[in-house]
Amino acid sequence: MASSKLFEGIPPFPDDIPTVSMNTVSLTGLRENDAKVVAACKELGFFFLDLRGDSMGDAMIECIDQLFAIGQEIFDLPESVKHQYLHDIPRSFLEYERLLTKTETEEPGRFEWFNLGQDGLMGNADLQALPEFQIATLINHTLAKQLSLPVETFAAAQRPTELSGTVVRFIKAFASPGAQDLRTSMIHHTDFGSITLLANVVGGLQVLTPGDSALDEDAWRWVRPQPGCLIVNLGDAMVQWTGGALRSNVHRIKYPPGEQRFVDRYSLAALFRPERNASMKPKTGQDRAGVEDTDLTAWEWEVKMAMALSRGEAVVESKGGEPVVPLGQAVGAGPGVHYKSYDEFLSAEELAGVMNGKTVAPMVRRFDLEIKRQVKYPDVVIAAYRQEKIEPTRNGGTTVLFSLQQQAIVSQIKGTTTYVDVKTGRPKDIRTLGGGFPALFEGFTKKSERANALRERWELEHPPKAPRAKV
Ligand SMILES: O=C(O)CCC(=O)C(=O)O
Ligand SMILES: [Fe+2]
Repeated sequence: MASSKLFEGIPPFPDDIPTVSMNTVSLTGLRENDAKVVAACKELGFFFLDLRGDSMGDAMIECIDQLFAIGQEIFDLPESVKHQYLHDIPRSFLEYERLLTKTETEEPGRFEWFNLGQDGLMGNADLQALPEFQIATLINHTLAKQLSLPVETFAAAQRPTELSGTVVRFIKAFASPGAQDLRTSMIHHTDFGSITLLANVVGGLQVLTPGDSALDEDAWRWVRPQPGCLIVNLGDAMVQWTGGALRSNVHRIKYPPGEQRFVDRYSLAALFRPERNASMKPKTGQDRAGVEDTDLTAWEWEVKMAMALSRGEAVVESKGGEPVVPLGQAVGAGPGVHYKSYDEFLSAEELAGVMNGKTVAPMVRRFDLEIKRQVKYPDVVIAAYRQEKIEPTRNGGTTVLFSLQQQAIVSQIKGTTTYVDVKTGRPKDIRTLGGGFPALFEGFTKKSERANALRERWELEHPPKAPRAKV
Protein backbone atom coordinates (compact mmCIF):
# COMPACT_ATOMS: atom_id res chain seq x y z
CA MET A 1 0.00 0.00 0.00
CA ALA A 2 1.00 3.46 -0.58
CA SER A 3 2.43 5.65 2.15
CA SER A 4 0.25 7.97 4.20
CA LYS A 5 1.39 10.79 1.86
CA LEU A 6 -0.95 9.54 -0.83
CA PHE A 7 -3.83 9.54 1.62
CA GLU A 8 -3.42 13.22 2.28
CA GLY A 9 -5.50 15.45 0.10
CA ILE A 10 -8.16 12.89 -0.77
CA PRO A 11 -11.62 13.07 0.76
CA PRO A 12 -12.01 10.86 3.85
CA PHE A 13 -13.34 7.32 3.71
CA PRO A 14 -16.74 7.54 5.47
CA ASP A 15 -17.24 6.09 8.95
CA ASP A 16 -20.87 5.10 8.55
CA ILE A 17 -20.71 2.37 5.90
CA PRO A 18 -20.43 -1.37 6.50
CA THR A 19 -16.77 -2.37 6.26
CA VAL A 20 -15.34 -5.84 6.22
CA SER A 21 -13.59 -7.06 9.32
CA MET A 22 -10.23 -8.22 8.05
CA ASN A 23 -7.19 -9.60 9.90
CA THR A 24 -3.97 -7.58 9.81
CA VAL A 25 -0.64 -9.37 9.72
CA SER A 26 2.66 -7.48 9.91
CA LEU A 27 5.53 -8.27 7.60
CA THR A 28 7.46 -9.40 10.67
CA GLY A 29 4.52 -11.61 11.62
CA LEU A 30 4.55 -13.08 8.13
CA ARG A 31 8.26 -13.88 8.43
CA GLU A 32 7.63 -15.42 11.85
CA ASN A 33 4.89 -17.66 10.60
CA ASP A 34 1.95 -15.84 12.24
CA ALA A 35 -0.91 -18.34 12.45
CA LYS A 36 -3.34 -15.57 11.47
CA VAL A 37 -2.18 -15.91 7.85
CA VAL A 38 -3.63 -19.33 7.24
CA ALA A 39 -6.69 -18.60 9.38
CA ALA A 40 -7.46 -15.48 7.30
CA CYS A 41 -6.86 -17.38 4.06
CA LYS A 42 -9.30 -20.09 5.12
CA GLU A 43 -12.00 -17.77 6.39
CA LEU A 44 -12.17 -14.67 4.22
CA GLY A 45 -9.44 -15.22 1.66
CA PHE A 46 -8.32 -11.61 2.33
CA PHE A 47 -6.04 -9.97 4.88
CA PHE A 48 -4.10 -6.72 5.39
CA LEU A 49 -0.34 -6.97 5.28
CA ASP A 50 1.24 -4.11 7.24
CA LEU A 51 4.54 -3.24 5.57
CA ARG A 52 5.56 -0.54 8.02
CA GLY A 53 8.53 -0.81 10.38
CA ASP A 54 10.40 -3.35 8.25
CA SER A 55 13.20 -2.28 5.91
CA MET A 56 11.93 -4.31 2.96
CA GLY A 57 8.39 -3.19 3.68
CA ASP A 58 9.36 0.48 3.89
CA ALA A 59 11.23 0.21 0.57
CA MET A 60 8.15 -1.39 -0.94
CA ILE A 61 5.92 1.46 0.29
CA GLU A 62 8.19 3.95 -1.49
CA CYS A 63 8.18 1.84 -4.62
CA ILE A 64 4.37 1.69 -4.57
CA ASP A 65 4.18 5.49 -4.27
CA GLN A 66 6.31 5.72 -7.42
CA LEU A 67 4.15 3.16 -9.22
CA PHE A 68 1.04 5.19 -8.37
CA ALA A 69 2.63 8.20 -10.03
CA ILE A 70 3.58 6.11 -13.07
CA GLY A 71 0.04 4.69 -13.29
CA GLN A 72 -1.41 8.19 -13.31
CA GLU A 73 1.00 9.20 -16.11
CA ILE A 74 0.01 6.17 -18.18
CA PHE A 75 -3.68 6.97 -17.94
CA ASP A 76 -3.06 10.64 -18.68
CA LEU A 77 -1.57 9.71 -22.07
CA PRO A 78 -3.72 10.62 -25.08
CA GLU A 79 -6.27 7.99 -26.09
CA SER A 80 -4.48 7.57 -29.42
CA VAL A 81 -1.29 6.52 -27.62
CA LYS A 82 -3.04 4.20 -25.19
CA HIS A 83 -4.88 2.53 -28.05
CA GLN A 84 -1.60 1.45 -29.62
CA TYR A 85 -1.29 -0.94 -26.67
CA LEU A 86 -4.74 -2.52 -26.75
CA HIS A 87 -5.09 -6.12 -25.51
CA ASP A 88 -4.86 -8.92 -27.97
CA ILE A 89 -7.74 -10.88 -26.41
CA PRO A 90 -8.08 -13.85 -26.06
CA ARG A 91 -4.39 -14.42 -26.75
CA SER A 92 -3.27 -11.97 -24.13
CA PHE A 93 -4.52 -9.67 -21.44
CA LEU A 94 -1.32 -7.68 -21.46
CA GLU A 95 -1.17 -3.92 -21.73
CA TYR A 96 -4.09 -1.53 -22.21
CA GLU A 97 -7.85 -1.91 -22.10
CA ARG A 98 -10.76 0.39 -21.30
CA LEU A 99 -14.20 -0.65 -20.01
CA LEU A 100 -13.16 -4.24 -20.54
CA THR A 101 -15.97 -6.14 -18.86
CA LYS A 102 -19.65 -5.50 -18.49
CA THR A 103 -21.04 -5.22 -14.99
CA GLU A 104 -23.94 -7.22 -13.62
CA THR A 105 -26.36 -4.67 -15.08
CA GLU A 106 -24.94 -5.31 -18.58
CA GLU A 107 -23.60 -1.77 -18.61
CA PRO A 108 -19.94 -1.29 -19.49
CA GLY A 109 -17.38 -1.21 -16.70
CA ARG A 110 -16.16 2.15 -15.45
CA PHE A 111 -12.41 1.66 -15.48
CA GLU A 112 -9.33 1.32 -17.61
CA TRP A 113 -6.24 -0.76 -16.85
CA PHE A 114 -2.75 -1.39 -18.06
CA ASN A 115 -1.24 -4.81 -17.36
CA LEU A 116 2.51 -5.05 -17.31
CA GLY A 117 3.59 -8.66 -17.86
CA GLN A 118 6.31 -10.16 -15.76
CA ASP A 119 7.64 -12.01 -18.79
CA GLY A 120 8.20 -8.77 -20.65
CA LEU A 121 9.91 -7.27 -17.64
CA MET A 122 12.05 -10.33 -17.16
CA GLY A 123 13.25 -10.82 -20.74
CA ASN A 124 15.48 -13.87 -20.99
CA ALA A 125 18.17 -12.44 -18.86
CA ASP A 126 18.61 -12.00 -15.18
CA LEU A 127 16.70 -8.79 -14.70
CA GLN A 128 15.30 -8.29 -11.21
CA ALA A 129 12.03 -10.00 -10.38
CA LEU A 130 9.00 -7.84 -9.61
CA PRO A 131 9.68 -6.31 -6.19
CA GLU A 132 6.35 -7.65 -4.94
CA PHE A 133 7.64 -11.12 -5.70
CA GLN A 134 9.52 -11.31 -2.43
CA ILE A 135 6.29 -10.69 -0.54
CA ALA A 136 4.38 -13.27 -2.56
CA THR A 137 7.17 -15.78 -1.87
CA LEU A 138 6.97 -15.07 1.85
CA ILE A 139 3.21 -15.64 1.78
CA ASN A 140 3.69 -18.84 -0.23
CA HIS A 141 6.23 -20.12 2.28
CA THR A 142 4.13 -19.22 5.32
CA LEU A 143 1.00 -20.83 3.90
CA ALA A 144 2.89 -24.02 2.99
CA LYS A 145 4.36 -24.23 6.51
CA GLN A 146 1.04 -23.60 8.16
CA LEU A 147 -0.58 -26.29 6.04
CA SER A 148 2.23 -28.71 7.03
CA LEU A 149 3.50 -28.93 3.45
CA PRO A 150 7.12 -28.65 2.31
CA VAL A 151 8.01 -24.97 2.42
CA GLU A 152 8.60 -24.64 -1.35
CA THR A 153 5.29 -26.34 -2.31
CA PHE A 154 3.65 -23.21 -3.77
CA ALA A 155 6.71 -21.06 -4.50
CA ALA A 156 8.30 -23.80 -6.64
CA ALA A 157 5.35 -23.60 -9.03
CA GLN A 158 5.66 -19.79 -9.40
CA ARG A 159 9.30 -19.12 -10.19
CA PRO A 160 9.75 -15.56 -11.44
CA THR A 161 12.10 -16.74 -14.16
CA GLU A 162 9.50 -18.98 -15.84
CA LEU A 163 6.76 -17.96 -18.26
CA SER A 164 3.50 -17.10 -16.53
CA GLY A 165 0.51 -14.81 -16.70
CA THR A 166 1.76 -12.80 -13.71
CA VAL A 167 1.15 -9.07 -14.14
CA VAL A 168 1.37 -5.75 -12.39
CA ARG A 169 -1.95 -4.04 -13.12
CA PHE A 170 -2.50 -0.29 -13.02
CA ILE A 171 -6.20 0.53 -12.69
CA LYS A 172 -8.07 3.78 -13.00
CA ALA A 173 -11.74 3.65 -12.00
CA PHE A 174 -13.45 6.86 -13.00
CA ALA A 175 -14.83 9.40 -10.57
CA SER A 176 -18.56 8.96 -10.03
CA PRO A 177 -20.09 12.41 -9.62
CA GLY A 178 -23.52 11.73 -11.13
CA ALA A 179 -26.32 9.63 -9.62
CA GLN A 180 -26.12 7.32 -12.67
CA ASP A 181 -22.45 6.61 -11.84
CA LEU A 182 -23.19 5.08 -8.45
CA ARG A 183 -22.79 1.53 -9.63
CA THR A 184 -20.18 -1.14 -10.09
CA SER A 185 -16.95 -0.15 -11.84
CA MET A 186 -15.35 -3.59 -12.12
CA ILE A 187 -17.67 -6.58 -12.10
CA HIS A 188 -17.53 -9.05 -9.22
CA HIS A 189 -15.01 -11.81 -9.76
CA THR A 190 -12.47 -14.05 -8.12
CA ASP A 191 -8.86 -13.77 -9.24
CA PHE A 192 -7.54 -16.63 -11.36
CA GLY A 193 -4.05 -16.80 -9.98
CA SER A 194 -2.45 -17.69 -6.68
CA ILE A 195 -1.92 -14.47 -4.73
CA THR A 196 -2.94 -10.87 -5.41
CA LEU A 197 -1.33 -7.91 -3.65
CA LEU A 198 -3.49 -4.82 -3.86
CA ALA A 199 -2.60 -1.23 -3.10
CA ASN A 200 -5.68 0.93 -2.54
CA VAL A 201 -5.84 4.56 -1.46
CA VAL A 202 -9.36 5.63 -2.44
CA GLY A 203 -12.11 3.23 -1.30
CA GLY A 204 -14.30 1.30 -3.70
CA LEU A 205 -13.14 -2.28 -3.23
CA GLN A 206 -15.88 -4.48 -1.82
CA VAL A 207 -15.71 -8.06 -0.58
CA LEU A 208 -18.69 -10.42 -0.67
CA THR A 209 -19.58 -12.15 2.59
CA PRO A 210 -18.55 -15.78 1.90
CA GLY A 211 -21.50 -17.99 1.10
CA ASP A 212 -23.80 -15.09 0.17
CA SER A 213 -25.15 -14.19 -3.23
CA ALA A 214 -23.46 -11.42 -5.22
CA LEU A 215 -26.96 -10.17 -6.04
CA ASP A 216 -27.66 -9.48 -2.37
CA GLU A 217 -26.47 -5.88 -1.95
CA ASP A 218 -26.53 -6.30 1.85
CA ALA A 219 -23.90 -9.01 1.56
CA TRP A 220 -21.20 -6.64 0.28
CA ARG A 221 -18.70 -5.02 2.65
CA TRP A 222 -16.40 -2.10 1.85
CA VAL A 223 -12.67 -2.37 2.41
CA ARG A 224 -11.23 0.66 4.19
CA PRO A 225 -7.76 1.31 2.67
CA GLN A 226 -5.02 1.55 5.31
CA PRO A 227 -1.81 3.53 4.74
CA GLY A 228 1.27 1.30 4.64
CA CYS A 229 -0.78 -1.89 4.28
CA LEU A 230 -1.26 -4.10 1.27
CA ILE A 231 -4.50 -5.97 0.80
CA VAL A 232 -3.69 -9.61 0.12
CA ASN A 233 -6.19 -11.97 -1.44
CA LEU A 234 -5.95 -15.49 -2.72
CA GLY A 235 -7.02 -16.58 -6.17
CA ASP A 236 -8.51 -19.76 -7.61
CA ALA A 237 -5.15 -21.48 -8.20
CA MET A 238 -4.54 -21.55 -4.45
CA VAL A 239 -7.95 -23.17 -3.89
CA GLN A 240 -7.14 -25.78 -6.52
CA TRP A 241 -3.68 -26.54 -5.12
CA THR A 242 -4.93 -26.85 -1.55
CA GLY A 243 -7.88 -29.05 -2.46
CA GLY A 244 -10.26 -26.32 -1.31
CA ALA A 245 -8.64 -25.67 2.08
CA LEU A 246 -8.00 -21.99 1.29
CA ARG A 247 -10.53 -19.46 0.03
CA SER A 248 -10.63 -17.36 -3.10
CA ASN A 249 -13.28 -14.78 -2.39
CA VAL A 250 -15.55 -12.73 -4.64
CA HIS A 251 -14.81 -9.00 -4.82
CA ARG A 252 -15.56 -6.02 -7.07
CA ILE A 253 -14.88 -2.33 -7.47
CA LYS A 254 -17.91 -0.24 -6.64
CA TYR A 255 -17.95 3.56 -6.88
CA PRO A 256 -15.81 5.17 -4.16
CA PRO A 257 -17.91 5.83 -1.05
CA GLY A 258 -18.94 9.20 0.39
CA GLU A 259 -17.08 12.26 -0.85
CA GLN A 260 -14.45 10.02 -2.44
CA ARG A 261 -16.76 9.43 -5.40
CA PHE A 262 -15.73 12.82 -6.80
CA VAL A 263 -12.13 11.73 -7.43
CA ASP A 264 -10.66 9.25 -9.91
CA ARG A 265 -9.58 6.09 -8.18
CA TYR A 266 -6.12 4.78 -8.99
CA SER A 267 -5.14 1.37 -7.69
CA LEU A 268 -2.39 -1.10 -8.21
CA ALA A 269 -2.52 -4.90 -8.22
CA ALA A 270 0.27 -7.46 -8.50
CA LEU A 271 -1.52 -10.59 -9.68
CA PHE A 272 0.61 -13.70 -9.34
CA ARG A 273 -0.14 -16.69 -11.53
CA PRO A 274 1.38 -20.17 -11.54
CA GLU A 275 4.12 -20.69 -14.08
CA ARG A 276 2.67 -21.95 -17.34
CA ASN A 277 3.85 -25.54 -17.05
CA ALA A 278 3.07 -25.99 -13.36
CA SER A 279 0.80 -28.89 -12.52
CA MET A 280 -2.65 -27.92 -11.22
CA LYS A 281 -3.04 -31.20 -9.33
CA PRO A 282 -4.11 -30.55 -5.73
CA LYS A 283 -1.04 -30.64 -3.52
CA THR A 284 -2.86 -31.77 -0.40
CA GLY A 285 -4.99 -34.82 0.13
CA GLN A 286 -8.15 -32.84 0.81
CA ASP A 287 -11.09 -33.43 -1.38
CA ARG A 288 -13.77 -30.75 -1.45
CA ALA A 289 -16.61 -29.89 -3.76
CA GLY A 290 -15.53 -27.80 -6.75
CA VAL A 291 -11.92 -28.99 -6.76
CA GLU A 292 -11.14 -31.59 -9.41
CA ASP A 293 -8.10 -33.73 -9.67
CA THR A 294 -6.55 -32.70 -12.96
CA ASP A 295 -3.59 -33.36 -15.21
CA LEU A 296 -3.81 -29.91 -16.79
CA THR A 297 -0.92 -27.50 -16.67
CA ALA A 298 -1.57 -24.03 -15.27
CA TRP A 299 -1.74 -22.58 -18.76
CA GLU A 300 -4.35 -25.14 -19.93
CA TRP A 301 -6.30 -24.76 -16.71
CA GLU A 302 -6.42 -20.95 -17.04
CA VAL A 303 -7.50 -21.18 -20.67
CA LYS A 304 -10.26 -23.61 -19.69
CA MET A 305 -11.48 -21.24 -16.98
CA ALA A 306 -11.26 -18.18 -19.24
CA MET A 307 -13.27 -19.98 -21.94
CA ALA A 308 -15.93 -21.07 -19.44
CA LEU A 309 -16.19 -17.47 -18.19
CA SER A 310 -16.45 -16.00 -21.67
CA ARG A 311 -19.18 -18.53 -22.60
CA GLY A 312 -21.04 -17.55 -19.46
CA GLU A 313 -20.77 -21.10 -18.08
CA ALA A 314 -18.79 -20.31 -14.98
CA VAL A 315 -20.51 -19.21 -11.80
CA VAL A 316 -18.58 -16.49 -10.03
CA GLU A 317 -18.62 -17.59 -6.42
CA SER A 318 -16.35 -17.77 -3.44
CA LYS A 319 -14.37 -21.02 -3.66
CA GLY A 320 -12.82 -23.18 -0.97
CA GLY A 321 -12.09 -22.07 2.55
CA GLU A 322 -13.71 -22.68 5.85
CA PRO A 323 -16.86 -21.45 7.52
CA VAL A 324 -16.29 -18.02 8.99
CA VAL A 325 -17.48 -18.13 12.60
CA PRO A 326 -19.36 -21.11 13.96
CA LEU A 327 -22.19 -19.89 16.16
CA GLY A 328 -20.89 -21.68 19.26
CA GLN A 329 -17.57 -19.84 18.99
CA ALA A 330 -19.11 -16.51 18.15
CA VAL A 331 -21.07 -16.40 21.36
CA GLY A 332 -18.11 -17.72 23.29
CA ALA A 333 -19.91 -20.91 24.15
CA GLY A 334 -18.08 -24.14 24.77
CA PRO A 335 -19.33 -27.62 24.06
CA GLY A 336 -21.93 -27.24 26.78
CA VAL A 337 -23.95 -24.73 24.72
CA HIS A 338 -27.59 -25.71 24.42
CA TYR A 339 -29.70 -24.84 21.39
CA LYS A 340 -32.92 -25.13 23.35
CA SER A 341 -35.23 -24.51 20.45
CA TYR A 342 -33.41 -26.98 18.20
CA ASP A 343 -33.78 -29.96 20.48
CA GLU A 344 -37.56 -29.75 20.29
CA PHE A 345 -37.24 -31.07 16.75
CA LEU A 346 -33.91 -32.85 16.36
CA SER A 347 -32.79 -36.20 17.72
CA ALA A 348 -29.81 -36.20 20.09
CA GLU A 349 -27.61 -37.40 17.25
CA GLU A 350 -28.82 -34.72 14.82
CA LEU A 351 -28.34 -32.05 17.45
CA ALA A 352 -24.81 -33.28 18.17
CA GLY A 353 -24.07 -33.12 14.42
CA VAL A 354 -25.01 -29.44 14.40
CA MET A 355 -23.38 -28.55 17.72
CA ASN A 356 -20.08 -30.20 16.89
CA GLY A 357 -19.96 -28.84 13.36
CA LYS A 358 -20.22 -32.30 11.77
CA THR A 359 -23.17 -31.85 9.41
CA VAL A 360 -24.47 -28.34 9.08
CA ALA A 361 -23.18 -25.43 11.17
CA PRO A 362 -25.21 -22.30 11.93
CA MET A 363 -22.72 -19.56 11.16
CA VAL A 364 -23.17 -15.95 12.19
CA ARG A 365 -23.64 -14.07 8.97
CA ARG A 366 -24.38 -10.65 10.34
CA PHE A 367 -25.20 -9.15 13.67
CA ASP A 368 -26.03 -5.63 14.65
CA LEU A 369 -25.63 -4.74 18.27
CA GLU A 370 -27.60 -1.82 19.60
CA ILE A 371 -26.73 -0.62 23.08
CA LYS A 372 -29.62 1.44 24.39
CA ARG A 373 -28.63 2.11 28.01
CA GLN A 374 -25.74 1.59 30.37
CA VAL A 375 -26.16 -1.19 32.90
CA LYS A 376 -25.28 -0.41 36.50
CA TYR A 377 -24.31 -3.27 38.74
CA PRO A 378 -25.64 -5.02 40.71
CA ASP A 379 -28.45 -5.88 38.31
CA VAL A 380 -30.06 -8.92 36.79
CA VAL A 381 -30.36 -9.01 33.03
CA ILE A 382 -32.74 -11.33 31.25
CA ALA A 383 -31.80 -12.46 27.75
CA ALA A 384 -34.61 -13.51 25.45
CA TYR A 385 -34.45 -14.56 21.84
CA ARG A 386 -37.21 -13.68 19.40
CA GLN A 387 -37.34 -15.95 16.36
CA GLU A 388 -38.23 -13.65 13.43
CA LYS A 389 -37.41 -15.18 10.11
CA ILE A 390 -36.55 -18.59 8.79
CA GLU A 391 -35.47 -19.37 5.25
CA PRO A 392 -34.27 -22.75 4.00
CA THR A 393 -30.62 -21.74 4.39
CA ARG A 394 -30.85 -18.97 6.99
CA ASN A 395 -32.33 -18.06 10.31
CA GLY A 396 -32.79 -14.61 11.79
CA GLY A 397 -33.92 -13.16 15.07
CA THR A 398 -33.30 -10.66 17.82
CA THR A 399 -31.80 -11.25 21.23
CA VAL A 400 -33.01 -8.74 23.76
CA LEU A 401 -31.33 -7.96 27.09
CA PHE A 402 -33.83 -6.67 29.67
CA SER A 403 -32.61 -5.07 32.90
CA LEU A 404 -34.70 -5.90 35.96
CA GLN A 405 -33.42 -2.87 37.82
CA GLN A 406 -34.22 -0.43 35.03
CA GLN A 407 -37.31 -2.35 33.83
CA ALA A 408 -36.19 -1.62 30.30
CA ILE A 409 -34.45 -3.15 27.35
CA VAL A 410 -30.79 -2.23 27.63
CA SER A 411 -29.52 -3.72 24.40
CA GLN A 412 -30.57 -5.81 21.49
CA ILE A 413 -28.72 -7.88 18.94
CA LYS A 414 -30.34 -8.46 15.59
CA GLY A 415 -28.66 -11.25 13.75
CA THR A 416 -28.82 -13.82 11.02
CA THR A 417 -27.07 -17.13 10.74
CA THR A 418 -26.52 -19.21 7.63
CA TYR A 419 -26.73 -22.98 7.77
CA VAL A 420 -23.45 -23.99 6.19
CA ASP A 421 -22.78 -27.48 4.91
CA VAL A 422 -19.60 -28.41 6.74
CA LYS A 423 -18.29 -30.52 3.83
CA THR A 424 -18.76 -28.01 1.03
CA GLY A 425 -18.66 -24.73 2.95
CA ARG A 426 -21.81 -23.70 1.04
CA PRO A 427 -25.22 -22.71 2.45
CA LYS A 428 -27.43 -25.76 2.90
CA ASP A 429 -31.19 -26.06 2.57
CA ILE A 430 -31.82 -27.69 5.94
CA ARG A 431 -35.05 -29.28 4.71
CA THR A 432 -32.99 -31.61 2.51
CA LEU A 433 -31.19 -33.06 5.55
CA GLY A 434 -34.20 -35.26 6.37
CA GLY A 435 -34.81 -36.60 9.90
CA GLY A 436 -36.08 -33.87 12.20
CA PHE A 437 -34.91 -30.99 9.98
CA PRO A 438 -38.07 -30.49 7.87
CA ALA A 439 -40.05 -30.35 11.15
CA LEU A 440 -37.52 -27.86 12.53
CA PHE A 441 -38.08 -25.65 9.49
CA GLU A 442 -41.87 -25.88 9.88
CA GLY A 443 -41.65 -25.30 13.63
CA PHE A 444 -39.41 -22.25 13.22
CA THR A 445 -41.72 -20.86 10.52
CA LYS A 446 -44.61 -21.05 13.01
CA LYS A 447 -42.50 -19.57 15.82
CA SER A 448 -41.52 -16.68 13.52
CA GLU A 449 -45.15 -16.00 12.56
CA ARG A 450 -46.25 -16.08 16.18
CA ALA A 451 -43.41 -13.85 17.39
CA ASN A 452 -43.94 -11.33 14.61
CA ALA A 453 -47.69 -11.19 15.26
CA LEU A 454 -47.06 -10.63 18.98
CA ARG A 455 -44.56 -7.90 18.26
CA GLU A 456 -46.93 -6.14 15.87
CA ARG A 457 -49.71 -6.26 18.46
CA TRP A 458 -47.38 -4.96 21.17
CA GLU A 459 -46.23 -2.12 18.92
CA LEU A 460 -49.84 -1.20 18.15
CA GLU A 461 -50.70 -1.15 21.83
CA HIS A 462 -47.54 0.76 22.77
CA PRO A 463 -47.06 3.39 20.08
CA PRO A 464 -43.71 5.19 20.37
CA LYS A 465 -43.97 8.43 22.33
CA ALA A 466 -43.80 11.54 20.19
CA PRO A 467 -40.30 12.98 20.43
CA ARG A 468 -40.00 16.03 22.65
CA ALA A 469 -39.45 19.25 20.79
CA LYS A 470 -35.93 20.55 21.08
CA VAL A 471 -35.67 23.97 22.67
O1 LIG B 1 -8.58 -2.05 -7.60
C1 LIG B 1 -8.94 -2.84 -6.76
O2 LIG B 1 -9.08 -2.52 -5.58
C2 LIG B 1 -9.29 -4.27 -7.13
C3 LIG B 1 -8.80 -4.73 -8.47
C4 LIG B 1 -9.08 -6.17 -8.76
O3 LIG B 1 -9.82 -6.82 -8.06
C5 LIG B 1 -8.43 -6.83 -9.90
O4 LIG B 1 -7.80 -6.13 -10.71
O5 LIG B 1 -8.53 -8.08 -10.00
FE1 LIG C 1 -9.53 -8.97 -8.41
